[in-house]
Amino acid sequence: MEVVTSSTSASNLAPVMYDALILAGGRGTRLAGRDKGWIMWDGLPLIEHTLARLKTQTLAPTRILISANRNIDAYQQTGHVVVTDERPDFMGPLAGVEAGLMRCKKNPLLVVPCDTPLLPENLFERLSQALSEHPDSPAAFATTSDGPQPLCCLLRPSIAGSLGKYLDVGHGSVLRWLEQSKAQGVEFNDTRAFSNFNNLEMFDTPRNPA
Ligand SMILES: Nc1nc2c(ncn2[C@@H]2O[C@H](COP(=O)(O)OP(=O)(O)OP(=O)(O)O)[C@@H](O)[C@H]2O)c(=O)[nH]1
Repeated sequence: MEVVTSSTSASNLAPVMYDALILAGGRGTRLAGRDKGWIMWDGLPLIEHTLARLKTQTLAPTRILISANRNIDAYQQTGHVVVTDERPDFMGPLAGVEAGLMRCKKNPLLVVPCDTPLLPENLFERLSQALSEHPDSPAAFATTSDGPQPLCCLLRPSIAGSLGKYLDVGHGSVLRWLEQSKAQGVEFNDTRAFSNFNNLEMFDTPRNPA
């Protein structure tokens, strides 16, 4: 079942159609091979935190897709479309992005990982603004003082062809692909909003540290 959420939640912002893709298809090697989306933090599995951050964007997505390669039934129970990788053997996040882009040929696609449960609520708004200011650019991605956050990016559907070619020759670096595509970096000043829950210690951190 596809769930369509409101295309805007802020009355002073014009409605914008876009889709969102949550990447939850990794091996989770640093977490003993567990499916990261279902690890609990602050009372909810990570996938539910990420869904909530998307639904409370200043402009909410029209449709949310989940990229997963395990526990497909459980992800479908969230009420969102689940997309599996077309390429075998966990080729990396870009394989999930490729599969998502195949399902999103019309609207821009906001990509986020499932392990950043504190994402900023103006993520889409800021990335979208950058794309409006750079009509020739096919993508925009977040950066912070900690460095680039290439898995938090907004892609125009036209970028799909270049991604297929990039993966066909065995490349995997998300940042290199975005840079060679002339994507725009957009600076966010809240580094904690991009905290990456990819090791066990992170799951011990409180939502509101003292
Ligand atoms: N669809 C898909 N998503 C992936 C794949 N590999 C990683 N991801 C996702 O990309 C994001 C960043 O992944 P990483 O932390 O680099 O990899 P991981 O598999 O989650 O964890 P590690 O194995 O510990 O590196 C996460 O949201 C992953 O779920 C893949 O092969 N396919």
